[in-house]
Amino acid sequence: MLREEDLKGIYVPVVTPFLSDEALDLDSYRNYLGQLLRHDVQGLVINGTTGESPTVSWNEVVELVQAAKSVMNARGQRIPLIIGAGTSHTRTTVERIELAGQIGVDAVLVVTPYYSRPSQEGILEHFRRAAQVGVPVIAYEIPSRTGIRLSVDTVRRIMEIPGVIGLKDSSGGVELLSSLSSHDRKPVLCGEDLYFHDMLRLGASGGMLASANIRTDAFIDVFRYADRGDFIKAEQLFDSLIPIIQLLFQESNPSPLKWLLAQQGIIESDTVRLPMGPVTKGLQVQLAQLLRH
Ligand SMILES: O=C(O)C1=N[C@H](C(=O)O)C[C@H](O)C1
Repeated sequence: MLREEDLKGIYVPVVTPFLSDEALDLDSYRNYLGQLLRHDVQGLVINGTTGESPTVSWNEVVELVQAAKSVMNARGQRIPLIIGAGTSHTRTTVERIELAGQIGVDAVLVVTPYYSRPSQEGILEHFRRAAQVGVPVIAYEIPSRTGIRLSVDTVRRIMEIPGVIGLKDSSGGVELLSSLSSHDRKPVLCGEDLYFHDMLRLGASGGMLASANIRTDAFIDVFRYADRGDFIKAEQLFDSLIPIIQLLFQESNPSPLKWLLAQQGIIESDTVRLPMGPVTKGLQVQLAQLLRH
């Protein structure tokens, strides 16, 4: 089980590879994870936004976790596995976390309940129930996708819940982290790739970054420089990653990322499940240029 002090470094949210008929492609998944595990990543996030959680069934999540464990066993390696378990229904979320505990994951990522626009009190109760299950919870704030923004006070109160070990902050800037940093708080992982360096400077303990699927070692080095207090080197290296991040998020994540992984032969197909769609031809040209460099 993950502890607060483990929320450090680079956690990579992984894609869920599909064949062209949208079926789960576990062969590609094993190959892809094998390549990622060559890097010194702190952990993997399965069924996050990048894993297309809205279209992946819970049975498929179980298959993905089992496949990840078998890849790690074959390599004699064990790093933490976090799975996205949040939904907009508290009881379903609790059931998923119970199952997550049974299949032996290390923590769950619980997104702010989306769509129904609950009150801040309702959201707090959602996180209390999620944390009561006993599997460590990382709260995930991403208003651009959930349609609801947590107040700073609600975030503080969520972080105080026993069993909530930290926050993934994809709130769209540094304001939330700045408001929290003067207080004694649990670890915050940056989940907003373009702000990675700024958030490290403000005390983020690492990142959960889709773009760390590409140039993984460079993202790890940005973290390491910052961790040593060398923010100048961290910034120089991070600046070289900005064009990649911008391209990866020019259209909805994870379509550009899957296209790049497929072009490199790491996964067989760039298929995303509808209503997500493939990247436009214009972006393909730019991504291809990036690959050439
Ligand atoms: O899958 C994730 O977790 C992430 N999702 C965010 C998004 O797609 O909006 C971005 C972040 O890099 C990680």
